[in-house]
Amino acid sequence: MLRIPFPEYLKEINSKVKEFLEKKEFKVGEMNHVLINEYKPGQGIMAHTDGPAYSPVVATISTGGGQLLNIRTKENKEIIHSVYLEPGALSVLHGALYSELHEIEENLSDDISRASNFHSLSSPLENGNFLISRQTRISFTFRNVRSTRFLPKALLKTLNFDSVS
Ligand SMILES: O=C(O)CCC(=O)C(=O)O
Ligand SMILES: [Fe+2]
Repeated sequence: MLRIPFPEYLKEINSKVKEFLEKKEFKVGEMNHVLINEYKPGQGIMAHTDGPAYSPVVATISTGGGQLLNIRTKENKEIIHSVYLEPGALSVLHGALYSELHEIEENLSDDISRASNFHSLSSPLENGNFLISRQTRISFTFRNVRSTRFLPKALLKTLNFDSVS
């Protein structure tokens, strides 16, 4: 992977993620890769694992709307855990959560009563029921890529990057 510096706003989010992971004593290198996903209402991501490249930890910040993330077993695809990723939340996949499958269903709303973090959510209930309509969610998933290379300084300058981080 070729390295280009994160823009300032990502550096700021990344340092907060780093601070949290260090406090929780996750054994992970520098989060030097970020994937930004946008989900419109009705969109999701099929059940998958992030594979060995980013093991053992990925950390995701949610912004915009919320979405329910399911963890399914690889063995029989049964849902063993659901967590509502609300705006502002940091979610961390590690251990069994990393190695099993995760998915976001293609729904227009989420039933947050299914969420294991239901009692600690700050999202208000709509009309007193547990279905929360989706709004566009943008997620920032931070990962550690072990093998990276810097671009030559001259090229970074041409591309308008002043420093490498
Ligand atoms: O957007 C999310 O919260 C999950 C994204 C994800 O699982 C992925 O990009 O591999
Ligand atoms: Fe993923």
